[in-house]
Formats: sequence, structure tokens, C-alpha cells
Amino acid sequence: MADLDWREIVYQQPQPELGGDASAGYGHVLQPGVDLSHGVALYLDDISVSFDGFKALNKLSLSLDVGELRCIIGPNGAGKTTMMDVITGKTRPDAGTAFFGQTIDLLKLREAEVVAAGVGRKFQKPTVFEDLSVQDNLELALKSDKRARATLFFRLSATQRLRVEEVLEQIRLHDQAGRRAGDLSHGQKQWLEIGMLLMLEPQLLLLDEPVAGMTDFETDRTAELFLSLAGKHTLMVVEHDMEFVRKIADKVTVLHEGSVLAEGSLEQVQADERVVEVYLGR
Ligand SMILES: Nc1ncnc2c1ncn2[C@@H]1O[C@H](COP(=O)(O)OP(=O)(O)OP(=O)(O)O)[C@@H](O)[C@H]1O
Repeated sequence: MADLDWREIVYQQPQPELGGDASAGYGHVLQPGVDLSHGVALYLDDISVSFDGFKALNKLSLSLDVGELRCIIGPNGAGKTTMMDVITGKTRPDAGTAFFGQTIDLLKLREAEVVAAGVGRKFQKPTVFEDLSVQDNLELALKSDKRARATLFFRLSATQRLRVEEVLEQIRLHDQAGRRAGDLSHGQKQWLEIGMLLMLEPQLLLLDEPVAGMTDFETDRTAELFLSLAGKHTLMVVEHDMEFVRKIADKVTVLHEGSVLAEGSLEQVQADERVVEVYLGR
């Protein structure tokens, strides 16, 4: 026992009941990594969600490979936000299956548990702590993570500092570390919020309209950032800006009326008559 690193002991713990009580203490938060051994990061099958009889999702099936950067497009009301709500535990579907990796049944987890399992979600509007510096925002993200709190307890502050530096480089705000977050541009705030998610080292990142309101320069920088994150993380990007999608997309999924209408390269889906009809018909 004495030869073992404490962190190894923690992360090798047997799988706790993932559907267990979020307040159950460290037994709950010390989850082993998501099992990505079969190359699938996210698996949704036959998901349906109804709001007062209206089907926001209608037998939606979709899967993302590990490290993939998937763009999700579709007209207003297609069900994109609802799909992210299902993945993150905000909305429970009436039917269907949703797995994160091989073993984590997302439909049994609460929102905080989904985050702890390694799913980060970025909403459209940036929500950084405006009065804190860029660096403090990143540190705060780490401190709010229960896994990190466990490591803090064991004084791994050097590791944390290193992580902050790494993320500052990734989001290209290293020369802005001491700046008040409220004084950043809109795009920089978005990057900072993405950085706050990255502090928790999520396997899967869900990004909702990340370039809305950005300048062309910021949009290009965001494309570079996402391309650099792909491979290390699995990314699901919901976006209406087709120029941005063109810059980053490998595979594109088109949602319409709560189901997958088409899937393929951007060129393939844009050439699909059903897709053209859905967009032009509005
Ligand atoms: N809580 C709710 N109650 C009732 N209807 C809802 C609710 N949430 C979503 N809807 C409806 O479900 C459908 C899908 O909405 P959703 O927000 O998922 O679409 P979307 O593809 O994200 O659209 P947008 O591109 O406009 O953000 C819409 O018709 C919406 O009005």
C-alpha cells in the first residue's frame, strides 16, 4: 500500500453506483474514467421527448466516435437544445437509451453527476465571473470540481497551477491572465468559459452556438481552438453559422423535427434534397 500513489488508489476504485445519491460523498465523485474502449463516446438510441404531446425529439438515434468533432445543424425547433438537455440530465426522455462510453447510462444520472462523469456543456451566452481575473475564473472552475477538491486536500497545487497554464495557452489567453474577465471581448469571454470547462478535463464537450456574436477574427480563432481540441476530447457543436461549420466540420448531422434527417460531410448534406427543402421551406 505504501508504494502506491494516492491518486492511483482513488482512480482505481471499483465503480460506485453511478445512479447513486449525489450527496453521498467521495464514494460518489471518485468515478473511474469513462470506458471508451469500443471507440464510441456517445450513443443515443430511439430517444423521444414530448412536451404536452408535441414531440421535440422523435426516436432520435445518434452516436459520436471518441475524439470526433461533430457539427449538429438544423432549423429552429429541430430539437438540438432538447438533445443536449437529455445528454446532460436536464430533461428526461419518455423513451430511449443514452450512454456515455460503454458503461455510463446517462439517463440514470443527475446533472451534476453527468458533469462529474466527464461531460462539459457550454451554453450560448458566456457566464464567467466578470469581477474576477481570467486566471481566478479558471482556478474557480477547478475548485468547484469535487474530484479536484479531493486532490486539493492532498495539496497538489503545483499540478493545478500547471493545468491553469496549459488551459491559458490552449484558449490563447495567457497574456490576459491577470485581466478582469468583465473587460474581455465577447469572444475572449467565450474562450474563457470553454477554458473553465477544460479545467475539468471533460471527455465530451457540448457546445451550443459558440461563435454567435463573434467577430470574424474571433470565429477563426475558435475554429482553430476546436480543431486543436478534437482528438483529445469528443466535441458536439451545435451551430447555425455555416461558414464556421465548413471550417471545422468532419461529419455533420442534420436534425429536423426531432430526428436525424441526414448525416455526412457538409457537402453531402448540403446536396441532400431533403435538407435543402427543410431549410428553404422556412
Ligand atoms: N420546455 C418546453 N416546453 C414545451 N416545448 C418545448 C420545451 N422545450 C422545447 N420545446 C419545443 O421543442 C421543440 C424543439 O426545441 P429545441 O429548443 O430543442 O430546438 P432547437 O433545434 O434547439 O432550436 P433553436 O435552433 O431555435 O435553438 C421546439 O418546437 C420548442 O418550442
